[in-house]
Amino acid sequence: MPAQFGTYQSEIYLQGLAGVVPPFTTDATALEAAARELLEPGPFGYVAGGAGSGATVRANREAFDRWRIVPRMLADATDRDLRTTVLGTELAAPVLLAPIGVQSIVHPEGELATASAAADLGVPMVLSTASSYSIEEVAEASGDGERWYQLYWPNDDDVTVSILERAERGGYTALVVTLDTWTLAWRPQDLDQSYLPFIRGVGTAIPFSDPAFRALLAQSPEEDRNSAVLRWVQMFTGVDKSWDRLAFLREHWDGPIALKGILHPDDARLAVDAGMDGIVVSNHGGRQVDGAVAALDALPAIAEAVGDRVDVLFDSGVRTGADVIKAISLGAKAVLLGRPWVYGLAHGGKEGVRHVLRGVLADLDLTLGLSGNRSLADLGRHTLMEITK
Ligand SMILES: Cc1cc2nc3c(=O)[nH]c(=O)nc-3n(C[C@H](O)[C@H](O)[C@H](O)COP(=O)(O)O)c2cc1C
Ligand SMILES: O=C(O)C(=O)c1ccccc1
Repeated sequence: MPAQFGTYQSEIYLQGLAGVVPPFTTDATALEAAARELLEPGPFGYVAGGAGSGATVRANREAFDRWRIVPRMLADATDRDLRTTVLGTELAAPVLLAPIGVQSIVHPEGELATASAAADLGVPMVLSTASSYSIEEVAEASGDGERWYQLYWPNDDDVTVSILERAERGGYTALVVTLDTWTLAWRPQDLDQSYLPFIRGVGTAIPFSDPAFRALLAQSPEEDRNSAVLRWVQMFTGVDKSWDRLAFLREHWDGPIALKGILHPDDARLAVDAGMDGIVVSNHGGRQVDGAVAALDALPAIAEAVGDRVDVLFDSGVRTGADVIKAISLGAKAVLLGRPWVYGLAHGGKEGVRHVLRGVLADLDLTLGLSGNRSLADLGRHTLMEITK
């Protein structure tokens, strides 16, 4: 029996009978607006903001709005199966949590709360290299939950190997290598507040726990916080990397590897040539190249270019069940959700993350059925109409 994600809707209505409304809004836009009220301007701007003029943040949403689902009737979609397998991981639904760094800037429990919520719901989390808690602490909070690891590729091979070994030992099964953030973009909302999470509120935002990293420091991060922060930023800045260096990661990581931040079909082909197992079509939620193509607009040509030679994942702008359906219809096997559950975390820690995830999954399940589809295999270009005017 496939998971019944739609039960969250019934639960909410049943509580409504008793006069109780949901603890947080079920609308992604309203949740962001509420987070603006709740959070300090620094952390809120950091999470919500994008690069430059915000053109790509907007383009991500506009791209979703240009595609419309064309529902089919009397299609016997009462029982639905949302399962898929991505990078060797069996998913009950095609949804994962995108890697999000420094989660303690919105809630003290940060990644621990997120990991616990994700594990409860059987949704994999992708832990960021910039996590506020260590690889080991998050593994413990995740329990037997499925977890992947996102690598910001260090400029030091010993540190890279140390991180990869810790992630493997910690039960993280797939590696996501983010390529689009080898330096932070021009982000006016952060610049205007001089807000950088690993500078403001340091001590919690990044633990600097890696032994190989600590070995590079003249003084420990506890003794000299500023030098540790600077060294850490240097460690992840600059491109001394090239496509052939991916062989190094392959050598030191046993599981599947996906490259995150792919927007050009030729880069997708290079990922295939480099022997990668997956790609994440993403513009980092519009946070890196202002004016970059919307991730959804880049998706069809990339999916076409690689076929089934690698698993194609997608993120940037996914807010609703319908958005998930659109991304799958245009060639993604699964999507990563970013900001919405971060706002959930801000509002209610683990419960807030659970609420957002259950909402998206219920919405996805209901929208799939109401548009006359029983499984992800039913979806394709034929599911959608493009509005070109
Ligand atoms: C606050 C914040 C922190 C992020 N940190 C990381 C990170 O550490 N590593 C990474 O690969 N992507 C990071 N991202 C990008 C997300 O993984 C994802 O690509 C993006 O949020 C998707 O867009 P969406 O927020 O519109 O869903 C971050 C995004 C946000 C909003
Ligand atoms: O802010 C981001 O988008 C991001 O990827 C990041 C990078 C370093 C530390 C924290 C988050």
